[in-house]
Parts: sequence; structure tokens; C-alpha cells
Amino acid sequence: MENVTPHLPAGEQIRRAPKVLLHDHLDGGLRPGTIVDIARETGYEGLPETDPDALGRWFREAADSGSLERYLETFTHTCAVMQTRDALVRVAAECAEDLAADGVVYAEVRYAPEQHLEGGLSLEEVVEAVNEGFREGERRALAAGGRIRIGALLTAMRHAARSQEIAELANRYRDLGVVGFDIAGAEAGFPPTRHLDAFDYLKRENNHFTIHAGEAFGLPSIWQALQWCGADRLGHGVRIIDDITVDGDGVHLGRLASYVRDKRVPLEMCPTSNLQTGAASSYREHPIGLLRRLHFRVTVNTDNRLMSGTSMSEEFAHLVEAFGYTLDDMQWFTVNAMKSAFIPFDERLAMINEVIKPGYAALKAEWLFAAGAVVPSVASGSAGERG
Ligand SMILES: O=c1[nH]cnc2c1ncn2[C@@H]1O[C@H](CO)[C@@H](O)[C@H]1O
Ligand SMILES: [Zn+2]
Repeated sequence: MENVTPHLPAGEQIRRAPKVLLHDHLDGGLRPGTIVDIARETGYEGLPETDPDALGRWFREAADSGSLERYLETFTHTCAVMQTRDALVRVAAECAEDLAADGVVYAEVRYAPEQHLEGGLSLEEVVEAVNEGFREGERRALAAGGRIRIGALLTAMRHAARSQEIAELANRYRDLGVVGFDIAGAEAGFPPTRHLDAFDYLKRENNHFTIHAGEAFGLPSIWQALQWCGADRLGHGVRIIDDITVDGDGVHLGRLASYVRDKRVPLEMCPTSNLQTGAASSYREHPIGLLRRLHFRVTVNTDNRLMSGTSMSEEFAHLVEAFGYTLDDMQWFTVNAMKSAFIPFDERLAMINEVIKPGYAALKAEWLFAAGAVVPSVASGSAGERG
């Protein structure tokens, strides 16, 4: 009899479970075959491999360096093939299709418009091409029997000096496919306060933003992101663990960790990416386990599906294995993510009540109808033991 234990998710159930993704980079999620195609079409000759399988392996290995800076070097190749309107439409459409096929029902996908200007596109043309691709991908997913909604986050690169311009762009395209703003790139040496003008501007506009913080750099980065910049969410935020001590007397939260938990600050955690950049040493030791137990507002994310060779289902499968998470835990993470999304409250609520909860309820009931589940011993109470 297969999987009659209620609530314990098997691989295929994890894929079918509705999932919400808040932290995924468009330029970190291309299909290797698409990179090869576009490189050929546009004459980009810098690819380290031209066979799609070998190229996929190359990205995973090159990103597996233990350093964020080296991890980020691999984006040269994906950005190189995302410089034309057609390429951006294609990459965005495939992103939506791939996420929907993996059971993601809502995603916020980010990219840095300033990294897609080498072919002569304007910032506006970049945003419009990506939006067009997302809409196309949503339609294709629907036609294939799936369903997904995608909102874009516009990222400014923290080492550069275009954050104000990108924040204004995010504001201009608000309600037109863009739902918020972010900063990314190497963290050490580039504190979020370098971009205070952009964050202040977005606050005055009542707009939303998240900040990559507490990944390659510790508590000061998280503190600045929250208390100086006013971030709505933290990208990664794993280093908040440095402000938590666990000893014989129990768990003690420092002031910053308390603030993060008390204010329900969403943490966009990306376990596999953290293993690759050295921010965590194994799935079992990943801070997500403790933070979930302490009821921080934790969410599960992919970061870069190509560089990490992952998907939302893969991330959850690793966590199920490491921490014994059930469908109830998956639902908890998913509801956390949906609550923390940047779309309007009524839409988030409808997603939770009409899509996420019914989806998990259906999965949790499956054991009842599994072959062999209804046996005479039901009367003697074995079904009750399963619950
Ligand atoms: O985990 C990360 N930490 C910091 N920056 C990142 C991470 N993943 C990707 N990017 C950076 O964000 C840019 C826009 O999508 C990417 O080009 C990459 O440089
Ligand atoms: Zn990221």
C-alpha cells in the first residue's frame, strides 16, 4: 500500500501541493537549453559549455563555491543571453511555465533591469518585455491545466548607483505587473544604507520592498535593512540566528531577533542557495528548522533554480527529509508566504482561502481513498491511529 500515512508528503504530493514563491531570480532560473539557443541566435560565444546537460551541470558546480561573490559570477552568462526583447519574453514565459508545472500558484520573480540594457533596450522596454513574457507564460500554464500568477520585483544592484532610478521604475509600473523592489548583489562592503534615498522614496510612495540581507554578512546588515531602510521583508535573513542562543536554560532571543519575530518580518529563506554560498552547512543544520519551531514568519524559496539545480518541490523535499515536515508544515510555510506577498490584502486572502487551504485539504484527504485504505480493520480503530 502506497503512502497511506496521512499528512506525510511523498515526492509527487509535494509537487502537486500549492506553493508560493517570493524569492526567485529571473536570471537565475533559465532552462539550459534556452541559454544555448539564444547564445547561438545572438552570437554570444562566452558559454563554458554548449550541450544543455553539461551547461546545467556547469552552473551547479560553478555556483557551489562556498562564496557569494563566486556564485554571482555565473550570472554573467545568463545576463549575456537576456539582452533582446525576444529573449526576455521567452525567458519570462518559460519561467512562468516551469513554476506552474512545479505546482507554484503565486510567485514574485525578480531581476535587475539595469543588467539588460547592452542590446540597446531602455529600462521601460526591459520591464515591458518581461511582463509580456509572464502574461504569456500564465496563459500557457492555464492551457496546460495549471494555474499561476506572477508579479515582478525590480532589483537594483547594490554595488551600482542606479537604485533611485530603479525604484522610480518600480513605482511607474506598479499595478502594471510590478509589485515591488529589491536590492541584490555582493553584500559585504555594500550595506543597504547606500541606497537610503531609494527606500525613502518608495516609503513616501507607499510602495513595497524587500532587501537581500543577512546572507553573506551578519546582523548589522539585517539591522540596517530593517531599522534604517524599513524593509518589508528580508531576502534570506539566515544570519538572524546569530542573535539567538540555545542552551540548557532554553532559547534566548536578542533584541533584533525579538523584533523580527514580534513584528512578523517575513524571512525569504533559500536553503540550497545558502549551502552553496556557505551561509549554512547542511539542510539539517539550516536555521530554518529552529526558526520554524520558534514561529518566525519563515518562507521557503528557490533563489536561483538554475545555479542551485532546484525547484520549490526540491526545496520542500530536502526539508521534509531533514526535519520530518508534514503537509501541515508545508501549508504553514505556504500561508506564511502568501500573507507576506506584495499584492493587495483581498487577493492574498482569496489565494489562501480559495486555493491554498482547499489544495492542502484535498491532499491531506488522499490517504482515505488510496488503494487498500478501506479495510475491515477500520471498524476496530486502525483508521483512527492513522490520524
Ligand atoms: O542570493 C543572492 N544574493 C545576492 N544577490 C543575488 C543572489 N542571487 C542572485 N543575485 C543577484 O541578483 C541579480 C538580479 O537577479 C543577479 O544577476 C545576481 O547578481
Ligand atoms: Zn536572491
